[in-house]
Amino acid sequence: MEPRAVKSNLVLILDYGSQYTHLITRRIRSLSVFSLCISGTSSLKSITDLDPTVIILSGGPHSVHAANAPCFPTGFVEYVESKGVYVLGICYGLQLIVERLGGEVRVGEEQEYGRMEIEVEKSCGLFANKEVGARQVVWMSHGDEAKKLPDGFEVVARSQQGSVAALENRARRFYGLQYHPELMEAPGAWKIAWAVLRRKVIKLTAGRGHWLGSARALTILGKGPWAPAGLPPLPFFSP
Ligand SMILES: NC(=O)CC[C@H](N)C(=O)O
Repeated sequence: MEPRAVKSNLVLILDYGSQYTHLITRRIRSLSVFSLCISGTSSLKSITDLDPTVIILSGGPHSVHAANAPCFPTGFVEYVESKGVYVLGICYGLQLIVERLGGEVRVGEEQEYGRMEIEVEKSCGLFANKEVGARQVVWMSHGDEAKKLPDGFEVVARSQQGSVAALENRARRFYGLQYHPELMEAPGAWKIAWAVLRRKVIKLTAGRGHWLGSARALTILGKGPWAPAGLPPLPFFSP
């Protein structure tokens, strides 16, 4: 047990309603990294109090243009940038990043549901270990898509239909995947998608970040609204 390794490596998942959100939490824990899922509309204080290293914005059924589209709180972007927190948006999460940082999301001409091939356009950042032109089958589930990226962002992969499949702004530590890496049906999708967590973000060496039973994990799980009084904390997922 290395409580210090856990302390600086919380992956916080902001939930926007995807049926796969808790699977993201579980996948991260299976990497021996402490992850916690809270509502995507949580206050800034609830987020900053947890002091995450990485924040994952989940997928969700809404369109970012809908009247009540859920979003991260005011001050979120300033907070993550001032603290150097890495942000990874998945599907709706990617669309939130694009829309709220000055890009444009629109209803896609070709909606993408199910298996889809993507092609790497930039061999860096998310896909640092992949050749340009490398292809990968992934799982998509979206109707909207990123049409114009915010300044400083670049497309790093596209789907076979030409839509943005992955984007990043390495300087600002924002990353986005239009597909669902937490669904492992597509061979290899998981591995390449989490490269950012494994190699660049968490930087845990094998076994040293194991969070099970750590003081920080137990304190957080025991005190939050996710652990109702009288009930044991969230079940621990074993790898
Ligand atoms: N899976 C998702 O997160 C979907 C995002 C959005 N609702 C869309 O259809 O594009």
